[in-house]
Amino acid sequence: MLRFLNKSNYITSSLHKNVVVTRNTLNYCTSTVTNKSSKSSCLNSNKNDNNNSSSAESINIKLDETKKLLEKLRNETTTTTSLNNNNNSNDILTDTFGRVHSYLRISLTERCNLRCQYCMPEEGVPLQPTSQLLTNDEIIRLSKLFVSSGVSKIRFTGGEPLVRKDVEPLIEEIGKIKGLKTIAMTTNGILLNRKIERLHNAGLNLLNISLDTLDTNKFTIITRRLGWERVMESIEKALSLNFNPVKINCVVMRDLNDYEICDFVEMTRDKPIEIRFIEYMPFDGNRWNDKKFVSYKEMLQRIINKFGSIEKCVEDHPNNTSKTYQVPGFTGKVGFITSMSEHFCSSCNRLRITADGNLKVCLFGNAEVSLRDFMRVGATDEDLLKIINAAVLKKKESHAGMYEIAKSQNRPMILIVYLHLKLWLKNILSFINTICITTTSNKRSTSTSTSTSTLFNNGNNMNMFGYVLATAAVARCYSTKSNNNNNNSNNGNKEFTHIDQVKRLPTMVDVSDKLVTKRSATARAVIEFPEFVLSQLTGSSGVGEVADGVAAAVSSSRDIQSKKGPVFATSIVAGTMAVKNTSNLIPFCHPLPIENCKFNIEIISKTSVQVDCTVSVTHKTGVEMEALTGCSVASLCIYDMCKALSHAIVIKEIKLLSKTGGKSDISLEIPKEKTN
Ligand SMILES: Nc1nc2c(ncn2[C@@H]2O[C@H](COP(=O)(O)OP(=O)(O)OP(=O)(O)O)[C@@H](O)[C@H]2O)c(=O)[nH]1
Ligand SMILES: C[S@@+](CC[C@H](N)C(=O)[O-])C[C@H]1O[C@@H](n2cnc3c(N)ncnc32)[C@H](O)[C@@H]1O
Ligand code: SF4
Ligand code: SF4
Repeated sequence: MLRFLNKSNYITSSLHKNVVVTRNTLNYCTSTVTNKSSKSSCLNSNKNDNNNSSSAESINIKLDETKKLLEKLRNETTTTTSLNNNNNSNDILTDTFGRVHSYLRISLTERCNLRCQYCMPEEGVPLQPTSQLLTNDEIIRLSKLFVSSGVSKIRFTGGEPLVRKDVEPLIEEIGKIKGLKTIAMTTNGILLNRKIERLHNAGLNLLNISLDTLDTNKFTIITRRLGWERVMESIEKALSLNFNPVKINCVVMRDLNDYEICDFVEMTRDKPIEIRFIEYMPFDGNRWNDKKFVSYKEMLQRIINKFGSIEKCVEDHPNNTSKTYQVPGFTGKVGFITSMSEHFCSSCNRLRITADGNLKVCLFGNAEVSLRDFMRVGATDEDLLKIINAAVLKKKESHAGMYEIAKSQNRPMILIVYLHLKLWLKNILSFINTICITTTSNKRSTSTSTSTSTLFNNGNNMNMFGYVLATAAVARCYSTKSNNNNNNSNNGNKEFTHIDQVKRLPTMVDVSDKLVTKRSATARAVIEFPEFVLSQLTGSSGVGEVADGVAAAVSSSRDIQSKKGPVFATSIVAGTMAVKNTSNLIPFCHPLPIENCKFNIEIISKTSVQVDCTVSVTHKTGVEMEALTGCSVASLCIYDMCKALSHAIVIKEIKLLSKTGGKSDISLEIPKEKTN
């Protein structure tokens, strides 16, 4: 789902050569979307207007206005377009520059199951209610209409077209349209493997699969989701079904995947794959900047450097977005989509329909007309053709000035630690209860491991938090000495200090007779990262810089930044909140007036971060649970801040390092020196 910057001033103004444009009804219907509050009923609907009660009302008003426009349109005897003089139905899709539009792209949905950095913000985009999207019947009707006007190729795209539930029956109907030669789809490949056979049988005969990296971990960074293996399986499946070529779209971004260009080209050695390198384009929110941009000329040079030579294919169709090449002797091809450095507007043959039914005559233009609204107020095919023709006649000659497009905005997410803690607390209390009761049988290891594996299998953050704190809660059940039991819990004693020995029910340890002393405890967690994640977070970009970047971070102990903000600083806030909340989280912890709480978070190697938490209090009971809880939550927060880059981040260990001020002091481990 491309959300390119809508800047009206970057489209070159062009004189319409054959048509005198006056402001009549048709012209009004297809006018440029410059003001969302415009009264025009056929203009693009406000995408954010999707879930309030007034939206139904505003949709009705829009439809009423569309109805009036339609009546007005029908009453007008002459229009400014040449449609009435056209005997040839193909002319309906011919613009004022003589470009014949035979290629229609239809977006099937605004939804997507990936969040590619260059395309979508991490949180997704505001979605319209399904009722505002085109139904299958409407898509089929429009497809037939466009095919009868000269369209011979329809490409389905999105969002991710395959997340649309009724995509297979739709393609089956589209496959029956006479005169439609090519049914194409652009997909991210995640769901393709299981749908491809039915789609193929329905007549889908051209497939473009997007894949920006051959590295599974990098895939997670770029798309912010898992799934690289599934895409690869889909590519194999498409090849086995003899899609020829299978086109692979790869958006090239400097320092992210540009060093993989030659690996992609290598895939074309024996397979009928056409790898198409796309110049990275700006859109609102994708952090485009010209430093990330790699021109097709540079890509070409890199390929020549590696493979010796590459030849231009002669059969390039003028309407192609792609300039096609081939390494001599290789089966597949290499294409370059040069939207940025060399636009291909002079031979443009494409129109597009958005998922909510707006006709867009140019990818970069902001003029849209809602065919959906006209259909929904009873427009006939003839009415629709008039409207489509008027829109086509308003198409500009080209887009231009891409380099002038403003840099994107980057709005980091606001982190509300307190809210998180409240949610976590609600979720965890019942689980902790279960764990503590389960462990009252003397089979501690069996029962806890069963429960924790269930949690991990669930695999969400909430449960991970549950796991960490539940583990801490189990530690609590075994750690503090019972009032009526002088055995040290480290010596294999099987009596549980938090279980009433007579009634066998959970109970708090009575500390009323204990002496107030100054106590402190230090706990530690170690978090293991995939190497590329830390290198990315420390700002070292190229592979060769990994060690340097991390070394710099180690030596300066500086914070690291993720998309959500400063990772360590945020985690310290989270950990401190957790320390203060320990007695609310761990059932038998006494509330304590914490006097000090310090965190030390450091990158200790290319792949690991160490979190130390020291807590002090002057009271009757110790603060080891507070220190452990602080470490746990700070670690979880680090995971949360970085998980967009990888889900392979592991909170490796959480343990007590030292404890002072009680009956006996414990020092389990002397903190290690930093290592590289
Ligand atoms: N300038 C411009 N670029 C486009 C347009 N349509 C697609 N592209 C670019 O082409 C890339 C690949 O698009 P695809 O969905 O694979 O479609 P395609 O290139 O038309 O595919 P083929 O039909 O195989 O030529 C997109 O990511 C855009 O960068 C368009 O109308 N205008
Ligand atoms: C928007 S996607 C929709 C179809 C499908 N979800 C997919 O990813 O293939 C269509 C194509 O646009 C490309 N694209 C998205 N954002 C882009 C950008 N900023 N610059 C260049 N191409 C982009 C994607 O790589 C993909 O090949
Ligand atoms: S797969 Fe990626 S490029 Fe395609 S719509 Fe989703 S986020 Fe955009
Ligand atoms: S930018 Fe507009 S005119 Fe140029 S090729 Fe794309 S759709 Fe056609």
